[in-house]
This record gives sequence, structure tokens and C-alpha cells, in this order.
Amino acid sequence: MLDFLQLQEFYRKYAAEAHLTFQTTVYAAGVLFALLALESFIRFRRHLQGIKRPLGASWLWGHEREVWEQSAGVAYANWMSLLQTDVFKIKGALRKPDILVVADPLAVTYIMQKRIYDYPHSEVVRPRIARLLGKSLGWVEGESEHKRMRHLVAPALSNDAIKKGVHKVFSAAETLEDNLQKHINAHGGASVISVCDWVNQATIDVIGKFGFDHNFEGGRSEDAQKILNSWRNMAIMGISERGFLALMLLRRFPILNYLPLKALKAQGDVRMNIHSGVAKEIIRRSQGGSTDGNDLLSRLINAHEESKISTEELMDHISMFIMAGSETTSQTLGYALWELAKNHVVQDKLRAEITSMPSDLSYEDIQSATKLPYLDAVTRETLRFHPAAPYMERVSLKVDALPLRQPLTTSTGEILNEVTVEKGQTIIIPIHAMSRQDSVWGDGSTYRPERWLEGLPFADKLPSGWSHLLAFSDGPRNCIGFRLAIFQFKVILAGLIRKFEFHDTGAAIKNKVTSSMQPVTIGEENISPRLPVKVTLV
Ligand code: HEM
Repeated sequence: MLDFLQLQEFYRKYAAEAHLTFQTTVYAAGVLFALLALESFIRFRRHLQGIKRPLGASWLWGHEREVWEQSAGVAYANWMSLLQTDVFKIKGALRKPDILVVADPLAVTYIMQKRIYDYPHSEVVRPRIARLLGKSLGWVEGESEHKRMRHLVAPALSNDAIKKGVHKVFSAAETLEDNLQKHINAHGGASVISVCDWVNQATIDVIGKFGFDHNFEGGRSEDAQKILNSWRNMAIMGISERGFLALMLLRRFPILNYLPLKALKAQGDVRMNIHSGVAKEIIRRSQGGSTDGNDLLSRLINAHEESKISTEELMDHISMFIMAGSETTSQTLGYALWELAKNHVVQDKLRAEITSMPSDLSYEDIQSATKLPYLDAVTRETLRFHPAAPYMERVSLKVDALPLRQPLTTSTGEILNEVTVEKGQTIIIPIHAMSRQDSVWGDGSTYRPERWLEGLPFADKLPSGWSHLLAFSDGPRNCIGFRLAIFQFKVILAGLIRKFEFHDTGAAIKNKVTSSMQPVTIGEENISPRLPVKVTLV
């Protein structure tokens, strides 16, 4: 009953914008719902037979409400340990067929490295990427089209390209340090800040300068603030009850992607703000200028001038790189500072290592695990403990058999060495839960950078992504910006730790998931996502 009332309330507020009466909509939805439930029953009734499923699914929301209500990754982690398996199924919301959860490292490596083009983003994820970031590299599907786009931009994010742009990263980091220092001085030497809201000024500045020769003025220009605010609004909408309802309805009825719902509009605002402001400005400035370089902007402008990409595509590439390049890195940095504020021993050890080195380090020094081993360990541990994408959702295009590292015991006692997936099967890869698994990492639910200095004797139990993590995904569709991400993470973190001390405020957080992780402070759920940390000068 409560579920129905929630739906009715949701309709009144949002679907009414589509000018349909409630009765007509309920009738149409009822018929559609019955047809879909029947279709799922016929098509999927024999799928995933014998694969274990946790108890306690709600009739309406399946297991998906529990996933959404818990902190990121927690529900999957609990089920993995309860069912004693890395592969299980959960009930989808609104009578959607069961979703397969795959945490077996061999199966994940097989999907990501060998068969990624047979497992595109799901029908709820892909339109969201298009709305939020644009129809660019993270959105495109199909091997040849994806490879074409990837080849277009890959040289601009290579080691050589980053080496050429190191000064842009250092300059963004220094601007952040100066602004923070002024802020602390103006607040009597100590201030509680929302760290993500500070570091995102630096990361948007980096991608502006590095990718597009655009000055976001330390992330404080009007256009930077507009973009960051629209992202924040989208995140607030995404983690709200309405965001959950919209997500479940969209997953079940993808056609709703084309209705003027407020939750969808908030996602489109980020991209539109970039298109109408900074993207136009970048394109205007680059016209007639020299574009013979190998940087991101030159490569995109040249492709546009050679009619290889349309103006709309060019704008979408700009919006994709500005957001994909800045938001994920700022979140990772924010969580690193959050962890360091709670772990003073780790923070002091990191500061000791950084201050023992000259401040004008080269690209190689910073990227090297031998020159700054503890900085490297903190980087890896943060990406393990707080992956910006807590899970991946994909759909199989074909019948397939996923090989398993760990044979699977079905509910009838049968032992399987592979799992058959049917065409249309939705698959969740629970990155966050996998990277904290105590059964693999021993103390996986503890933030402990030292583990990376001890080596990973159990690497064969892990997937094959960067550093045996899936934080940057894996295979042909892994994160194309991972080198830049790691470099700017280290530069910004090292600069901040050299000058500032970060202290715990006692706040507790819950990580909600929208397009990425959103830290909600417990007791302050109505305030926008933030990581409150007290900062003083060293
Ligand atoms: C710590 C920072 C970052 C993290 C954790 C991260 C994580 C990821 C992940 C998990 C994916 C795969 C998404 C999926 O398949 O659904 C991805 C893809 C992507 N990332 Fe990143 N990313 C980061 C930084 C960056 C940066 C700095 C850039 C650009 C400058 C970037 C650009 C992209 C693009 C364009 C894709 C799509 C690649 C493709 O589909 O071929 N990311 N990232």
C-alpha cells in the first residue's frame, strides 16, 4: 500500500508534467506491467536456475530498494558473505527479471577484457550517460564505433601528453592551495570545509587547462561554478526518494526516458550548461587558431574540421571530458582527505615522506612507486576503498557462458564451473563490495595503505584491472583518463598535505549512489552531499 501511495505521489509531482490523467496512466501502466511481467516469466523463467538468491525481497522493489537504502556496496557485500558465493541473483524492482550479480574475478575479467562489446551499458545507464555527459566516448557502443572514438582521443591522454602538460596540473594545484590558505587565514587559522567542494575546483581547473586550454580560474569562474552547481543539483535529485523511484521506473519502462520528468531534466542541465557556455567559448576561440598539436582540443577540432565529427559531437566530447575528468578525481581526492583526517598516523607518515622530497618533482618522480612509495600506497588504497563508480551495470547481447575461478554450488548442490547467461540478462559487477571483500583482502573493510607496500600475495584471487582493482574498470573500455587521474590525484594531495593538516569532525557518512558516489552526512541528510573535514595550517 505504501509503495502504491509513493507511486501516486511521484506521479502527481512529476508525470503530470506529461499532461496525462492519473487514471489513464494507471490503466496503461497496469496493462503494460502485466504484459512485461508475463513476458519476463516466459522468457526468463528458466534463466539462472539454481543460482542462489538472498531472502527478503520486496514484492514491488525486489532487492533493489535495499541496495539503494544501504551505503554503497554494503548490500552486495552482505549477500556475498551470507550466501558464501561470488555469483548470485537478486530480484529486480517492478517485477523485472532477476539481475545477476557477478563478483567472480575470472568472470569479470572475461566480460571486461574479452567480451566487452557483447556487454553494453544497460538500458537505464546509457540514456543517463547521454543526458548527463553527452553521446561521447563513455556512451558509444559497438566495437568499430567505440574504437574509432577512442583512437581519436587516446594520444591526448598518453604518458607523453601528460608530461607535456604537467605545469598545468601543478598550476591548478597551487591555485587551490593559495585559495585554501586565504580561507583558513580569514577564519582564524581553522575551518571546517566540505572537502569535495574544494578539490573539485582544482580538478575542473586541471581538465580545463590540460584538455581545452580553458581557464576556469581555479574552479571559481562563473562557468565553472555553474557546471559544479548543476552537477550538485543532479546529485541531490539522484539520491532522493524521487531519484530512486525515477531510476526504478526508467529501468522497467525505458520509454519513460523520453518524458519531461524533473529528475531527468536535472541530469540534462549539466551537459546543457557546458554546451551553452564553456564548449561554445572553447570552439569559438579555437577557430582559425593553430590546431596541429596532439592535445585533446586540437585532436577534436581537427576531426571536426575534417568533418569526422559533427558540431554536436564535438560539444558532447567537451562535456564528457570536463565532467568525467573532474568529478571522479575530485571525489577520490575528497575521500582520501576524509580518510587521512580520520587516520593521523597515515597522514603524518605521508607528510613525512612528501616533505622529505623537493617540491619540484618531475612527472616520473610522482608516478614512481619507488620514489614516493607511501603516496603511491595511499593512492591505491583510496581507489580500492572508495571507487568512484561503486558498481557497473551491463546487459548481455548474446547467450554466453561466464567462466568461474571459484566453482559455484547451486541451491540444488550442483557444482558449476561456468554460468550460462541469456540474451538480455542484466549483470551487476559490484566493484565496491569486491574491493573490500574480507575473504580476499583479510582486512578489506579497513583503510590501510601499508597493504600495498607488503605486496599482494593473493593477486590470483583478484580481477585484472589497474593495480588488481576495478576502480578504472578493465579492458578495451577501461578509463582512458587513468594516467591523468592518478597524476593529478598525487600532485594535488601532496601539495595539500605539505601545507595543511586535516582533522576528523566526528561526522559519519553514508555513501549514496547516483551516477557516482555521494557522501551524505548522517543527521544532515537534507543538506547536499559533502565530506566535512576541519583544516588547519601545518
Ligand atoms: C580517479 C579518477 C577516475 C576514476 C575513478 C574513473 C573511473 C572510470 C571508470 C570506472 C570507467 C568505466 C565506466 C564504465 O564502463 O561504465 C571510466 C571510463 C571513462 N573515464 Fe574515467 N575515471 C577517472 C578519471 C578520469 C579522467 C581524468 C578522465 C579524462 C580526462 C576520464 C575519462 C573517462 C572516459 C572518457 C571514460 C569512457 C572510456 C570508454 O568507454 O572507452 N576519467 N572511468
